[in-house]
Amino acid sequence: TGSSRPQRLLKAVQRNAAKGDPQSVISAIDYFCRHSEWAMNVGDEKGSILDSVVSEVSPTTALELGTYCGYSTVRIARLLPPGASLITLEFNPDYAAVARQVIAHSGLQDKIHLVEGPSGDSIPKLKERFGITSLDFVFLDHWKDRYVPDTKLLEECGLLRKGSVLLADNVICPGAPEYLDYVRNNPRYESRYFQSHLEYTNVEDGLEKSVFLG
Ligand SMILES: O=C(NCCc1nnc(-c2ccc3[nH]cnc3c2)[nH]1)c1cc(-c2ccc(F)cc2)cc(O)c1O
Ligand SMILES: [Mg+2]
Repeated sequence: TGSSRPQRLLKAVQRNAAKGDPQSVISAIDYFCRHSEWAMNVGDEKGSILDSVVSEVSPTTALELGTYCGYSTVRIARLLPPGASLITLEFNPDYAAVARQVIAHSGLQDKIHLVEGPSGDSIPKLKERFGITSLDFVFLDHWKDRYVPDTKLLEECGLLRKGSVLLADNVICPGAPEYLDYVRNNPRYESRYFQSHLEYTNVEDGLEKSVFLG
């Protein structure tokens, strides 16, 4: 059997990116996805919006739902302040195996905790496992039908505090209509839509930023 797309993406990183240089890892993945094979990373256009929100929040504790190959994991971790950390949840063991190597190549592994398993199982264990009281920033980029149940779970587990920022990818394509409905019609959230495009295409997509009001 041949290699998978994530494995070919990893090879492109190992060949073209400088070890210990997160920006070159990001550029190598974007180049691969534009010129070789499309892959479902947040990409450079939406990635710039992600960067600006992460920089604005400057989170001490951040959570990512859906690691995939680790592209947005590296994008977020490279902007974290000293001593801050990013927890990223991945369900698919093949994706997780590739992501660990992409993260290692970037040199940011000390800032990142990759947890394998279903988000519904991992979220309730985050407090005890990582000694956190609340999350400053959450990036939702996993299965789109998990956005609402996992947001409710974060609330129920007391992981959100006044001012916690949620940023959700793909709210237009593939789409997360129930999530948009949930955060836009909920008095406990202040939401804003950032229009952009589906990674590496000119198809409309965007990010929804929602601040939890407590
Ligand atoms: O499905 C996506 N992303 C999700 C992958 C994932 N990777 N990991 C998970 C996971 C699922 C449960 C989990 N529970 C705990 N961790 C989990 C992780 N899900 C996705 C799809 C597209 C896309 C657009 C247009 C197309 F024509 C085809 C595809 C674009 C994107 O930006 C995406 O993010
Ligand atoms: Mg996405």
